Amino acid sequence: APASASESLWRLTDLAARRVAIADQVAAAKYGTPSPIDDPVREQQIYDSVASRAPGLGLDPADAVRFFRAQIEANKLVQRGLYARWDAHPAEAPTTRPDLGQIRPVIDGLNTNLLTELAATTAVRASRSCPVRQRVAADVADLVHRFDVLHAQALGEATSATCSE
Ligand SMILES: C=C(O[C@@H]1C=C(C(=O)O)C=C[C@H]1O)C(=O)O
Repeated sequence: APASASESLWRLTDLAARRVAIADQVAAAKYGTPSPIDDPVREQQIYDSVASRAPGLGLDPADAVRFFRAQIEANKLVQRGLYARWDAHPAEAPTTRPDLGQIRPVIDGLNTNLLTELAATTAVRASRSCPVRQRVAADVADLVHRFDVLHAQALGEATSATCSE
């Protein structure tokens, strides 16, 4: 049977939540190193990849890029929030430093799955019920992922560009 609107919107939201959660590892990889939170070159690579794959999935490239802009802003919101937390409370700072080179391929995989689900949700994202469905899905994701306020805010940002009307 085809996935229901709620199922597909849930899958999209859960993927966005996993992308928000992985920002913890990105922040831990960069904190205390010269690598900046913002990497415009890496961001542009993602936007170019998304824009080139969108038409093959029936998506408007500009719409797909707008969605990913929200994912990336959400990721950086988490990184900045964690930096502030770790600066204020050094005891909470990570004690091991993950390798960004191992995290980015995971993000690439999430990006691919997000693009697939973005295409699968085109109808529900254009529906009048989208904002309510999206809010419910984000609230459930906050619970499932045990998000604190910072990560819940980031998921709110990540899902702010989901509904197309
Ligand atoms: C996640 C990273 O940090 C930032 C956020 C990005 C993203 O969400 O994909 C990409 C580049 C950086 O601006 C990273 O450097 O990989």
